[in-house]
Amino acid sequence: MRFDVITLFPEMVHGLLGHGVMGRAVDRGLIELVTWNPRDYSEDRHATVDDRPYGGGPGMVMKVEPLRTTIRAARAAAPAAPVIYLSPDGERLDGPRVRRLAQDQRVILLCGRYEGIDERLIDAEVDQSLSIGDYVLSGGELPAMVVMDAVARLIPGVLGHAESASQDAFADGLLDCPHYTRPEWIDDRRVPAVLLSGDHQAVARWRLKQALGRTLEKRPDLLDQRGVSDDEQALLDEYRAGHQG
Ligand SMILES: CN(C)c1ccccc1CNc1ccc(C(N)=O)cn1
Repeated sequence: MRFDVITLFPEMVHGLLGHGVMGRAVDRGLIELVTWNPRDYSEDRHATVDDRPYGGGPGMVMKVEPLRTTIRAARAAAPAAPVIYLSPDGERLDGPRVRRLAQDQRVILLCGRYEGIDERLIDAEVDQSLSIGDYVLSGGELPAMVVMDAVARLIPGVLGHAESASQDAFADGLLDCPHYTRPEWIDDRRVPAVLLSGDHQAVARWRLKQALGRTLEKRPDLLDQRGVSDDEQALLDEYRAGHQG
């Protein structure tokens, strides 16, 4: 998977892929990041990328050029890649959209700054807009990094088997089960006995029960969307019986 990111702050985006799971995935060639800085494609001496808004008002708007030249350069390197604009008015990023993006070989992520980009460029060059939530950020770089991290984790091999467990619950449309590690006691709180039993089947059953129960409690909407099997309903009943009051 290759990410081509168009941004005025390349170093910000490279920061994501220099550490941990993502850093190792880049080292292993499982994911690739190429950044394109519109300032490098500006014709004028001052490398102008923004200008005052028609109609007046505060702030600046990103100009069509040099952005369009930058997009075309990135497209030339990745002809089939969709150009995705990170924007507060984009479609909401969710699990299914992340899974769909992970099917692409390449994506071009366009990061806006200032008050945004001239609308004519969006009309002419953007394939889809994505939002990571209903809030405004100073630029599209953080949303782009959120997209890259979420997508990269679904690329085969990126998560060793040790980390892939964290995908199971969410991929299954449920919230995650609780996690514990040493020591066995913290003050008067101990680790649930089943997790010390060595009974892998019982542990798996307990984890699914917890994931189902916690999803019911915290995100019933997810459970409605997903539906539950008869076995899972039985686990839910058990969970509720154990969590009275
Ligand atoms: C500079 N701004 C206000 C702006 C205006 C228009 C487009 C992009 C930007 C960049 N900022 C973003 C981008 C995405 C999100 C999100 N919710 O995904 C939040 N903020």
